[in-house]
Amino acid sequence: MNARMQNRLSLSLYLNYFVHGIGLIILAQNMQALGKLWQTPLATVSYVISGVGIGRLVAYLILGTLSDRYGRKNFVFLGMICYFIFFLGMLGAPNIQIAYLLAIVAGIANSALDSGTYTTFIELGGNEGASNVLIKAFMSLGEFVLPLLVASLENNNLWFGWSFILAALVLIINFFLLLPVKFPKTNQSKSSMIGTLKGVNKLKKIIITAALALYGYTSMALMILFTQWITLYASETLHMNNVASHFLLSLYSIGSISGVLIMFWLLRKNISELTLLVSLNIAALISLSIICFIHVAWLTQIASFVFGLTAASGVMQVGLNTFLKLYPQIKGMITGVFFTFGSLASFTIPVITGWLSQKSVAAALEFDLLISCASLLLVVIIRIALGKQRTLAGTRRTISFLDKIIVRLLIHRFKAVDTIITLKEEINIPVLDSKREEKVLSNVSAGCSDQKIVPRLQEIYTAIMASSRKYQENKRHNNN
Ligand SMILES: O=C(O)C(=O)C[C@]1(C(=O)O)C=C[C@@H](O)C=C1
Repeated sequence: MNARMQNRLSLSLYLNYFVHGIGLIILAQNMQALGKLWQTPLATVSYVISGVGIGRLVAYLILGTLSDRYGRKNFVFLGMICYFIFFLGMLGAPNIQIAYLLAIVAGIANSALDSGTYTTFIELGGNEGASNVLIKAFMSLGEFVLPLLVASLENNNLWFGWSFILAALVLIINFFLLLPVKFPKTNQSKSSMIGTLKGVNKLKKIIITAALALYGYTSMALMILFTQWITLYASETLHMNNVASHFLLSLYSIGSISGVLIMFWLLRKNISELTLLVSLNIAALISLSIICFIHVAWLTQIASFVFGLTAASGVMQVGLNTFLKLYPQIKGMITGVFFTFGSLASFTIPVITGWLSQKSVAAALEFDLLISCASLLLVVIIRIALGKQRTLAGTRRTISFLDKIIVRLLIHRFKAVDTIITLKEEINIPVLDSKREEKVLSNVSAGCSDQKIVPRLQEIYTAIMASSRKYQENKRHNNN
């Protein structure tokens, strides 16, 4: 697949996630208008929203597994068609039952898109990890744009349905853009991936698999719980005013988008994914602790931003990438398993925290600390069980780092040679000093603990000294 086609494919896949970001919150953002349309109270509209969760839960595993057999492209299109039906259908839904069915269709759309897209980015090879993290950025972009659109439609007394129409329109355009584009071969083992997850025995593989599946739950739960309770926590426990309380969520979102971009940049630099996961989970736990235990307004604001920057920076996607590299032959199914656990979180967290909030809102938010600890524990287990993964890119990173140090040391060596040439000129002796060169070579041998590489090091030093002589002779020649 050539680079142009690959870029075109990536762009279309990302565009779908912009629409998906809109789909995630479009019902919640239009609850009042939809309530009027269906002549039902807000609580019933909220009940319709739960249908999306049902759709996801039912569809993920099935669609993921099927996408391994029938190709990713079909499932991306299935996702787009389902979303199209959802957006337009909602505007014409005659009653709450049909609306509920359409919400299930949105859940199916979500599962189909994920099964077809995350897998495709991995199958495109290259910086696959980074691409999957960028999906999160496009979702956040959709979630950022839609509230602005809804508010401006409302302010101008325009029909609320335009935002639904816009999403459907983007899907149609993208459908035709994507139609002629070829997808990479399903479940191929790219050479870059063969070297990725090695040295994992059976028991370790079971432990890592369980930990990664659970991480699908905890990484999702961590974000959902925070976004659900932070505003109430700020007003009830920290006694912030209405605007300041809502602002914490905005800070979290800005943190999230910045976090995704930083993560994308770091992954493209081939930073180890697991080291990143552990560090980000530590930072998320610290910022959450600050919010829970230190009740100072400006610290809470900074901590909310940092929490978005770390917990919502695409760590879930990085977890999935690791999972996919462990099972390169059944990527669709693994995507299904991972997000099924994520969907379970979106179901159970509101129930658990709703119950905890009867005691206090603080108790609900503090439950996120427990989830954060569990998340950290899981990524540490995965990191230890996988061990230090030797990859071509990672090892080259080490070599580049060492080369930087060696070059600096060589600069110092040449500076010392500069002094030597001046001294030699003063007493008028030749550049070449064979005795000294022998001594340097024997020093090299004495200083090297691995006898096998002594001849190689001496070869290098012979070259260094030859070059040092040339340098001195040039200098002498230029001075005269
Ligand atoms: O020690 C010296 O006399 C140098 O000029 C330095 C140096 C070296 O690079 O180590 C270079 C040339 C000589 O033949 C011996 C050693």
